[in-house]
Amino acid sequence: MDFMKPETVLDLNNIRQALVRMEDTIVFDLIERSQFYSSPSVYERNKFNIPDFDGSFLDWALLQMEKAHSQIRRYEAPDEIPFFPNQILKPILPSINYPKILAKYAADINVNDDIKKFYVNEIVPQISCKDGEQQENLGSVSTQDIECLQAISRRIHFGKFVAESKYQNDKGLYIKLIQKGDIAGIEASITNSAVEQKIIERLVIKGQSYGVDPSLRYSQNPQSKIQPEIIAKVYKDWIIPLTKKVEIDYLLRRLEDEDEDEIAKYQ
Ligand SMILES: O=C(O)C(=O)C[C@]1(C(=O)O)C=C[C@@H](O)C=C1
Repeated sequence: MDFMKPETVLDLNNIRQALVRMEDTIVFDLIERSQFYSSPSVYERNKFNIPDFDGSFLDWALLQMEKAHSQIRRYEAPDEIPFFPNQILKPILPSINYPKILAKYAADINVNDDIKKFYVNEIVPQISCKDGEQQENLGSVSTQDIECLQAISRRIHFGKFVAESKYQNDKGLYIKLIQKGDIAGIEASITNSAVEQKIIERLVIKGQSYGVDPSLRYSQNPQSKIQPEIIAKVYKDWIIPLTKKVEIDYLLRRLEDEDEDEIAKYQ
């Protein structure tokens, strides 16, 4: 995907291919996290004494990472959304002049708080190898959590490109639905159950394949590192629904960045 070429970014086939590729990153990241204990102290607010900071150890580690990554220009890219948008820093590298692909308010569509909540409350307890603390691994847990959160966030916020592509392909339909504020209608129009079903099936296969040693025959393999059904469930219950929420939130505001003449064409 080349963000300097808007026409490639808004091709729905290319977007779906990018989403399929992101599955690999997410599956591997979850497998990496699954080797550690649940480690609740990483998520407990003010568990550690961090000067001038109110939050969990993970919040603090993520903020430090985002401050560093913002300086290397991470959040200028249209597919990267920070968890702490008000605290990131200016890039040290010179700015990139990306062509306009998304609507001007796109950066305001940010569901990272929801992502962090479901990750900590739902995903971590299900994928950790054991409940409890492992004092020597708290740092490793938090760095792996950051990898997981960033990969999941990028995937979910890719919904903006999906939404823009769908809008461009059927402006007449979307302008009508948006003007009526018809959220159910927008949701129905962006939903493709066959694509969703395929994703879930593929994730079970990826979980089965990536979680084992490929050099051993199936019967010789110890138990898979992570239950493939858990990965599929994470997608079904959280990742896909939140991607749709991003699509809907983005579309509901889409006429803020549309020409009046263009809107008039479809009345
Ligand atoms: O591929 C699409 O059309 C999307 O809108 C993305 C996505 C997804 O999250 O993967 C979300 C909603 C659709 O029902 C199918 C898939």
